[in-house]
Amino acid sequence: MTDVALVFRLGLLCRVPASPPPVIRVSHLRKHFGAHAVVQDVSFELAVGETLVLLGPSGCGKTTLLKMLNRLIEPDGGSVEINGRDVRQQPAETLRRGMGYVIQQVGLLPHYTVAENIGVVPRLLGHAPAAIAARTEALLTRLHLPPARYAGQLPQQLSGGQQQRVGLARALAADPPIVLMDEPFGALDPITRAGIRREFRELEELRSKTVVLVTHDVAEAFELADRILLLNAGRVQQLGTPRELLFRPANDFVRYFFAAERLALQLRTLTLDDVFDNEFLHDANPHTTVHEALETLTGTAVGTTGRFSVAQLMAAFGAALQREEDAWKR
Ligand SMILES: Nc1ncnc2c1ncn2[C@@H]1O[C@H](COP(=O)(O)OP(=O)(O)OP(=O)(O)O)[C@@H](O)[C@H]1O
Repeated sequence: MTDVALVFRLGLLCRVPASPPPVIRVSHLRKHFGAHAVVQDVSFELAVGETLVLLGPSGCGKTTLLKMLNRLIEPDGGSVEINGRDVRQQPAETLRRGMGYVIQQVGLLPHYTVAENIGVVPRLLGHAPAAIAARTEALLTRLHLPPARYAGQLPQQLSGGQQQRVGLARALAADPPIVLMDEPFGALDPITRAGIRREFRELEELRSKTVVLVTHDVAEAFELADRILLLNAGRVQQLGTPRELLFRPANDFVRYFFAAERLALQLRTLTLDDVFDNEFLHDANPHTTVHEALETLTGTAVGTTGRFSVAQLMAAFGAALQREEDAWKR
């Protein structure tokens, strides 16, 4: 073997496996409407299967940023790459068919049945009718809309929550690897909203997908996000996990943004694993949040907790908060 071949072979053997390239890479994205800088120098990368929530006050540029991912709005500067390819390299329609898109207004076609609405994109993509029917049935079943009852109904025959589920089924119908969602639960009452959010979290289908979701609801962001991108006036204030934003705020804006709901968010963010030593946990799931454990202990939810009382849980929670604060000051 020549020296060159040997070096090449050794190189192959020793190569450290590269981390997978990001599914979405946004670099220095900018958008102005007239003199108004709506999105300013925004960059982030998303790995496969991640859920990123775009959060921030009304008018901070969330929807504009989301729409630049699927070219509903063209940026003034910067770039968006999907799987390493600049989105400008393909026709906008082709790009959009490859991404699910869910909006608050749902946007179902009023004269199409539920099944016809769900089949719109797969039909455009030329999927076989039998495959579309099977997929529609499976999605309706998974979203708790029995197909025998709902497939043939028109959107106006459904409640708001049911329409929102059909909107989600439509976005997922062609099995896109990326799903964009703009205030998908925004039009619903709080109880329906919480229920659909839970279903959303538990939907196996979405676990493998890369999701970008816009909301101005802090609790929703904390419930659904792997990471949150918090914007103000078009600029990124912080990009991180819910826990990082809560316990390691990058600036005063981040701190104040969560101030009103801090305790509720802390209860929903810290888990039993964070607050207790193992001997307390027994058969309890260590990933249960303090909030969920409290609900179980006070009888408002069914579940298993370890051998601890409300008082012990709250004392341990207080101590865990203190530890977080001390760690931050260091
Ligand atoms: N087509 C447009 N022409 C001019 N200004 C626009 C246009 N679209 C959005 N804007 C402005 O850009 C700013 C950001 O709007 P955007 O909808 O992105 O904000 P948002 O954070 O999604 O707000 P909200 O939470 O209220 O939906 C707003 O001031 C809005 O008025």
